[in-house]
Formats: sequence, structure tokens, C-alpha cells
Amino acid sequence: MVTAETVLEFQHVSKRYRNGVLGLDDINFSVPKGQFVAVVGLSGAGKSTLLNSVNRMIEITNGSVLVNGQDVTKVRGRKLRHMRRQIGMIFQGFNLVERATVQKNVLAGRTGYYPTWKTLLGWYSTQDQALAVEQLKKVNLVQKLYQRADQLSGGQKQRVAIARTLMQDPTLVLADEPVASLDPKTSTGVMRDLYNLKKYEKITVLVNLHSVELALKYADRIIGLRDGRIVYDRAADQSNQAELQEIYEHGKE
Ligand SMILES: Nc1ncnc2c1ncn2[C@@H]1O[C@H](COP(=O)(O)OP(=O)(O)OP(=O)(O)O)[C@@H](O)[C@H]1O
Repeated sequence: MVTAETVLEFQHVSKRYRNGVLGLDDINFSVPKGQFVAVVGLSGAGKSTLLNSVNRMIEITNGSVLVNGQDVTKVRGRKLRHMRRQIGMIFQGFNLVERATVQKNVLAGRTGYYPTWKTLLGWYSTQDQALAVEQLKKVNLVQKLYQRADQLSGGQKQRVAIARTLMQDPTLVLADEPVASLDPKTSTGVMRDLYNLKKYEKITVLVNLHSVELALKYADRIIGLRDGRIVYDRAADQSNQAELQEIYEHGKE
């Protein structure tokens, strides 16, 4: 049921790819405001398909996805652009403009608020430039403001991506394997920054993770996928490693 506090809701969502593969098979769940959800499962279980169906990077074939009560499958044009502003995305590969400065990369998060010609010319208000500094402070990277992105470590790049997302002022952040290419210590730092989005900004976070250990450590709730279906959905503090292991058994692989 959708309440005023529900940020994300999947209602009977299925996705069949053109080759016949059922990426998602009747997915139902809702996420209240400020919850940190980890989605775990084997490679090919449907985690990316699930995440990408929220901001319409893929089109679902059945059901509805609601963000803040609005059915994302029904919005077009300006409304779609507006809806996408509410959804921040964090990727495994960071998706920064490597040759641009940290400042430019963070300001790019504001793109949805400007006409395209202004962003192409790099015209951002002084207010937004100050905001970029504020966001970088939150991820402890303000000292890198004028450094080029390609000079940063993987962990620093992901934190720039988090600051960029904050510029959007999102209500929901989706992170697809955000720490998959980082070492364990750096991963912990990035996970903590994601956790802080929930803690200090009350942002709802949905993160695809390979690591059950990280899911148990940072998430409020763990959703397990297998062959496109939800096979596990429980609070993290009521979960244990042995039960979670079940998600990884009996799969196709
Ligand atoms: N564009 C596509 N066309 C056809 N089938 C696809 C496509 N993308 C994904 N699939 C299939 O859909 C299923 C779910 O894939 P998905 O990438 O969502 O899984 P995942 O859990 O994110 O895996 P990984 O961790 O490897 O990214 C898999 O069987 C996959 O092969």
C-alpha cells in the first residue's frame, strides 16, 4: 500500500527481454522514506534490471513502478525529466568526466535544473558553485575541488559521484554495485558515505551489492533476488549470513 511516506513501490513488475529472458518476474515491494535497502543475489539474478527499471533506463513489460506516488512508466517529456531529478544514480564505474575537474563533475549533478545550452557552456550560478563545495565537504573531498577526476583514486571518484548526486537534491538514490571495483577498505568508506545520505539527508537508498557482509553491516533491509524473483526480504538485524546464503543456492548457475 502506498502511504505518504512511501518513496518507491514495485507492483507486479516483470521485464521480459527481447531474447525471451525473464529479467524480473512479478516483483512486489515498497520502500519507506529514509530506508537503506540492499539488493543481493547471484550475477544474472536481476539486480541491475530492477534498479534500471526505476528511472526508465529499461522499460518494464508489466506492472508499475511508483516513485513518490507517481507511476514512472506513465510519465513523458518534462515530467520524466523532473522525475529523474528526484532519482540519483551511482554506478560501479563512477561515470565521471575524467578530463574535467572535480568541481565540474559535481556541478554536472545540477544539469537537470538548467536549460541544456547553459550546461553546455558551463554556466552554473554562484549559488550552485557554493553548493558544490558544500556537497564535497560531506564526502571529505573539498580539497580536491580543482583537481582533474582522472587524478583521483577509485574511492575518491565514487565519493565525487556521491557529491554529484547530492547536487540533484534527490529523494531516492540508486547505486548499482558501487564498490565492486574497490578494495575492502575503500569500499567501507564509500558505503559509509552512502549510509550518511540516509542518516543525515533522510534520502532513501537502494543499493545492489555482491557482498552479503556489507549488506548486513550497512542496510536496514535486505532483499534477495534469484532468477528475477524476490526470494528473501527481511530486516538486516533479523538476518544472518547462513540464511542469506540460501539466496545463492538453487539458482540457474
Ligand atoms: N539487455 C538484455 N537483453 C537480454 N537479456 C538481458 C539483458 N540484460 C540482462 N539480461 C538478462 O536478464 C537477467 C538479469 O540480468 P541482470 O543484469 O539484471 O542481473 P544482475 O543480478 O544485475 O547481474 P550482475 O550482477 O551480473 O549485473 C540475466 O539472465 C541477464 O542475462
